[in-house]
Amino acid sequence: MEPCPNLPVVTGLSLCLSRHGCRALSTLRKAAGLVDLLPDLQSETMGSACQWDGTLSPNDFNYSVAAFCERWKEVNDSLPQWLWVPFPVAGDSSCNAAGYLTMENVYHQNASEEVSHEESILGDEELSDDATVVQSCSEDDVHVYDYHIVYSFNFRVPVLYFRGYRLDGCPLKLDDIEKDLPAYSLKVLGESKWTFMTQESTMQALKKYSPSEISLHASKKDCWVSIHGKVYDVTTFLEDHPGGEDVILHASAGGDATQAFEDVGHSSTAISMMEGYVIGTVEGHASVDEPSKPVSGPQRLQRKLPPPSYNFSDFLLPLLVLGSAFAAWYYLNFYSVPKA
Ligand code: HEM
Repeated sequence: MEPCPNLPVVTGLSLCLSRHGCRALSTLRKAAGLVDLLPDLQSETMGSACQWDGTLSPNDFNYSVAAFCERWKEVNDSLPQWLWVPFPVAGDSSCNAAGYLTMENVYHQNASEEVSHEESILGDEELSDDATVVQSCSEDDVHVYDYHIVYSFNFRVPVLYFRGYRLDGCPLKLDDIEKDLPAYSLKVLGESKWTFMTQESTMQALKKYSPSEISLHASKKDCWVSIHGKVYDVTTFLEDHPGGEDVILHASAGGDATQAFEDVGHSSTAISMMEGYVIGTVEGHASVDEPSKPVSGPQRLQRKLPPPSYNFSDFLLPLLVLGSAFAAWYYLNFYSVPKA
């Protein structure tokens, strides 16, 4: 099927994303500078006489992709560009029929104007290294997005996958992502939960695991922990865990790891990182609550200190000072002879 001639292909792509949902985030629109443009194009398309059911054939997709990239360049060539990555096709290197679009490292700075390039963060200054980025604005304020548009053969629509994370690699929470969305997308988000499915919003759909099942995964090669009613598969994280793998293995073998996790007083970075390892919830757990407020700096260290234990040496110095003071007072009052 040839694409409908009246249909701006770029809009087709966008409509498919928002109508059929799957995993879509229209931050894309903002990043593309299409925020104002798309609603107009959509109504134009909706009003068209063309009977279009909103799906695309694989050929339409390829055709649309090329037009979409062209349009993107026209709208704002200072933004990062989409790249077409062909899937390797066995025996036919010339065939580019299948592939996906990718655009990575789209920067978004919180509480101020959006930036979409490393250079944008620094204005016209030259970017020297990552440290410069951190110095220029608070590390936590910079969100990075990677986007991939893939054709879904099941639903016959393009699907936008995205990944949002901080400069240190920690995944963003849905709340953080929502703050980055333009008003138009927020409205869509409020109207249809299926338009935007994220790892976090699909939590309810996650599998429930019984405590006995969780306890079967307590080895170095397969390690799950349950914390605050959520189940985390931390097998791949064990080696990288700053507190060492043994503590997690121990906590995993001991059943619910909530108390052990809380006792350490993990930072907000650690808590954000956890989201990347969620695989389900604990069956029968009353509610999935959030980890306690992260602690930082001296407070965190304080929690780690062992409970105070006192011995004689702890009192030696005060006793010596007290004894010397008493000796001086006694000498002055009873032994010292007044000068003539
Ligand atoms: C998904 C689960 C976990 C993640 C993502 C995680 C992550 C981290 C991170 C990033 C740190 C570095 C300090 C910080 O930023 O807070 C840390 C330290 C630590 N974690 Fe975990 N952790 C997890 C589970 C656990 C569990 C179950 C225990 C059990 C006792 C534990 C014990 C520790 C200890 C002892 C430290 C060292 C604290 C220090 O020396 O500063 N962690 N963890």
